[in-house]
Amino acid sequence: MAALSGLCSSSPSLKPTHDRVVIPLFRKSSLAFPTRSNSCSKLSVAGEVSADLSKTNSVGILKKAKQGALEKDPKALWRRYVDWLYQHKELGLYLDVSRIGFSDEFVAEMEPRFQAAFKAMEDLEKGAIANPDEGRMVGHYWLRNAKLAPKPILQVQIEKTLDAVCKFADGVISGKIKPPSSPEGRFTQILSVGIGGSALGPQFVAEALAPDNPPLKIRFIDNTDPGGIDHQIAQLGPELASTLVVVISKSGGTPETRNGLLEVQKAFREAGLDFSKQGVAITQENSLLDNTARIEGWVARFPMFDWVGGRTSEMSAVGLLPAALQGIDIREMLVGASMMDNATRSRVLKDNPAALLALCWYWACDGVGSKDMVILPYKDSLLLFSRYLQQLVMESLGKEFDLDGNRVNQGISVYGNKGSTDQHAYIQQLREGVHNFFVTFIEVLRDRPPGHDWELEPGVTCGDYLFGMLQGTRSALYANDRESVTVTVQEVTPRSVGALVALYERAVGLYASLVNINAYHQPGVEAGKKAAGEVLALQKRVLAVLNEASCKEPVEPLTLEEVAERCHAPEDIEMIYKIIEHMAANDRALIAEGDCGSPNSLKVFLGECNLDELYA
Ligand SMILES: O=P(O)(O)OC[C@H]1O[C@H](O)[C@H](O)[C@@H](O)[C@@H]1O
Repeated sequence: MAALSGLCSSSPSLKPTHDRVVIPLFRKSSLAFPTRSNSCSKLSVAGEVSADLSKTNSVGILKKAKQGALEKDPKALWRRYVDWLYQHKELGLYLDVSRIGFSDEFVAEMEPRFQAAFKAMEDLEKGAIANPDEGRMVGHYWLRNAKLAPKPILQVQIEKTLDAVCKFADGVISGKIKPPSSPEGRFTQILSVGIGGSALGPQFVAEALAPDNPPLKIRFIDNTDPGGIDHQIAQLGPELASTLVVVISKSGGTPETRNGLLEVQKAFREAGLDFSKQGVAITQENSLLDNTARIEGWVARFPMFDWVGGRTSEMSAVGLLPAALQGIDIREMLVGASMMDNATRSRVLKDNPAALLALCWYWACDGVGSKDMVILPYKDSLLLFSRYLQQLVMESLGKEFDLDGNRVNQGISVYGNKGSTDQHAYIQQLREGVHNFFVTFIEVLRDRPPGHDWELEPGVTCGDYLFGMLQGTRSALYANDRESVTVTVQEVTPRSVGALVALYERAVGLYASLVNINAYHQPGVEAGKKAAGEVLALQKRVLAVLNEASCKEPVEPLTLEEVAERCHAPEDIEMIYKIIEHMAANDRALIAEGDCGSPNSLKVFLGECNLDELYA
């Protein structure tokens, strides 16, 4: 006789740079622009593109248009670069789409679709029910310019919340709002509990913008992994007494977040601390979380609005409160986002960076997600941008049906970490292996704050290497017909991060219109949640059946088939096996005879009989 868990486990010199002359990059107005016909000539298939793109799936057309090789002539490529370079002067942001091979004909064919997408976006911003399945408005753009909100009450809610966030963060940082029993006499740590859209934005922004010595350091519990939760709590140690726990959940009922909260509350109890004096909730009014926080009298509650989706909530209290508590200038984030919003409202494709991105995605992915989007920021602090975009893009675009109910199985896969690190990991495959992706390089021009740089070899700094790696990889990929987009910002600042978030939010919205899908719901996520609930319900039945057999005299060990039968779930025998395997690995008083490598040989019973449960 052996516990199943046992059977299953086998195995230079400093050189200040502040006196450099700053040369503005590529001012479009100061350059004479060549015509586009030359630069795209190899791609053009004039006359062959005839179908009505606004009504048909254009993959066939795209295939024809893409038959030509990418432009390789350096002069023509330079003209293409200059011709298509987008610059946002005030933000210091550039978008280079020259290494995506779309033709002028393709752009012309897409124009009506873009005009329709711009119109849909305008309607959305005016308060249309842009998320028809859920009957919801989509209002994340109002968060950075409350005057755009379609109703005065919404404007008031946005402004009030922003003021409340700033006031609360100031109060915490200044020590006016403090924990009851911390030796420091102020909050020193934030423990953010949330998942998906209630974690990814705050995580990305913390990594990108938190100062080296923030007033409060942040940690995240973004899963229902007991090991991960224990690790975060253990790392806090005695500082739990000075930890502000920010529980974030739009719905207020997400199981992983609820579990995280219960685990943290248990840690507080065990440390003799009063959780309510250190807990903050960000959630929709009257959600389970909101009611819990209100009844238990938590330190503060901030609203999440019905018309803001989780994955576009970075500029709501969800993203702003954690950022403000770390000393990040959230008003600057909002300014950056708002400036980008203004730019991406343009109905002129070439002047609209979000539309240009959507155009590139459509071209590169044949409008059906045939290629993956690899995000490569060459800046450590932007490491989490790809993870953030993964949800934004994939949860928004990954849809089974279009708005007319046709099965389309849309989406674009997103992955990536950072350069040049990834050059030593998977760029080999990108350069030479399966050609199933396009790259987005994120370039940050400023390497270090002024006056801190030095040349580690004559004429070359550490940052020059990073720059060289980016440019080299971009060229090497293109030489092998791998397309790329490059987004360039001057520095990673609250303003540029706000702008990047807004750029991608809009690009996703426009692209969704191009492929005629609802970007603002996530029906597929429910299937997994429902199935998880069913597994847990089955586990309870398995336990009841085993308990009954284990209360017999003598104890009656059961085969998996017998357990499944008594659970009235013969079709779930595999899941029952997995449940037993998991419980046995976790000291759940479950004993198995036989070899778990041959499930049919197993006989299972509980180490103790629970009579209370038996007669309950
Ligand atoms: O904020 P919450 O309601 O807890 O939701 C957290 C996340 O849960 C989900 O499963 C959704 O697919 C995400 O879009 C959401 O961001």
